[in-house]
Amino acid sequence: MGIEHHFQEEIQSILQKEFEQSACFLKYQNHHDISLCFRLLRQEGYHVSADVFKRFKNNDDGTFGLNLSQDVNGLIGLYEASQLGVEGEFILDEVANFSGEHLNACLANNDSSCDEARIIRETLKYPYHKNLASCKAKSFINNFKGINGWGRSTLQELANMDYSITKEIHQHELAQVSRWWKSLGLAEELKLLRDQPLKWYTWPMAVLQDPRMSQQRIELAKCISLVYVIDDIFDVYGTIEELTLFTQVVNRWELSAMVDLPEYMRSTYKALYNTINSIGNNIYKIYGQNPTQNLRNTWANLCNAFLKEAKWFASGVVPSTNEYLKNGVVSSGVGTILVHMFYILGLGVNSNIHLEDISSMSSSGAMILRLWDDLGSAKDENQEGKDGSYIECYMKENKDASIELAREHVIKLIEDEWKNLNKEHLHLMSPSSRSFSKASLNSARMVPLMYSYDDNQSLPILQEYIKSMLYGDLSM
Ligand SMILES: CC(C)=CCC/C(C)=C/CC/C(C)=C/COP(=O)(O)OP(=O)(O)O
Repeated sequence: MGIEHHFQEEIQSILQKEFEQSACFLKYQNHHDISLCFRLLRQEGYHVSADVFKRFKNNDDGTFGLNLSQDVNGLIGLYEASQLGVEGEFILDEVANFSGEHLNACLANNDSSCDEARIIRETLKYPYHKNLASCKAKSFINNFKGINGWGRSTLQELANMDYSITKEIHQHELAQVSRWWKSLGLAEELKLLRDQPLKWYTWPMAVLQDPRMSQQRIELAKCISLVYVIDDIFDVYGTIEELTLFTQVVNRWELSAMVDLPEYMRSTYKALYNTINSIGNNIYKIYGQNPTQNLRNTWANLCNAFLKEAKWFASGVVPSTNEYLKNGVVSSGVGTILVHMFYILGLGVNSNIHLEDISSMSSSGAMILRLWDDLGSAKDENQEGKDGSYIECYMKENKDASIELAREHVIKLIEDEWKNLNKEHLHLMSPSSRSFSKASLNSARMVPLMYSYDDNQSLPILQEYIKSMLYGDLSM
């Protein structure tokens, strides 16, 4: 419901107690409650064993019971819980297949407009763990019947009030980001650049959900804007010679090096240099350590990866899938942004978590974005025959593969990366790394909103999300 920041201590203390008693989930009697407890504990980073689901299997033939297939609530709980699996937890794969199949069967037998069918469809399409809490709030309230003396209307009133306050905070932040963007003057100077501060700001708005993190959201939005702008310089503007120069200058990180650049690149470089140095200085003021060296390294890596892609594209080279993905993870920009987020959230200073500790989480998040992006561009590519993508590399490497097979393969890769994110989430749950880990999961949850283009090349789900977060209301 988007109000958990008011109840952090209560949530932690309840979950800690549940965790201590969770060995066999003995106090819970039904599938739904056991699954819910499992999901909530794992979501908050408590490593409870998935073996609890083995008890739902028949002893004689090892299948899940038939009576379970009639229990829609239980199936929904199981399906939701199965989303938190990590690699090698075959029991959770079985739970996902079983519950998914039976929920689909219920849909086929149900009147498609009834409440139950709507809830099943929503669960299958948007399970909790892989979606933003802020996207699920409306439907949660709608389906909520009250619990432990909390009526629906009491909670809804609280959620509405909180939502109105948060909406104003977000509007205010967006205004600041837009002012900063305008003050750079890049959109006037480079007419082909994407001019989308609202879209750029939506990333940190979705990822850092605690309303108190205004400054952090604004700084992250600036970094994200710069990834988009530099991506456009590489995709739309530069020749390979110019892009090589730009990459060298970013690697050098000296303002004086700007004179070596073509005129049209100078303002972008200056904006990058000033913005990132200023973020580094702010972090120094707050936490006593200046991470600018590590921040600039990530921009150098990003430009190196953009340049490699530009050279492949310019020379018609289609790299191997491995080579493409290794580079594509960096060129997704996710690693760059997560390093900034790491320091902006105060990690790496007075905490026992280091930059290397987030590399696996960061690379899975990056892979998810890269692959989703390429699922979309594969469609364009088929229409227009341009733009490199993983799909193209895969089809070259696997001569008999159809585009459908390639897309299925990409969807499987994305599922595997989610399992790795889940694993890393369980590793990164010290109190100091909790906000980082949760924000990283949110960034993976945000990706489908950012890349679900319709036939008109618009992003209807993203538009809906922006409308509801910044301009809408929570009421039904
Ligand atoms: C909090 C967090 C981790 C946020 C991630 C923000 C981020 C790095 C977004 C992607 C930026 C990017 C590479 C855009 C490329 O343009 P495009 O997406 O249009 O792709 P294209 O150039 O392949 O068309």
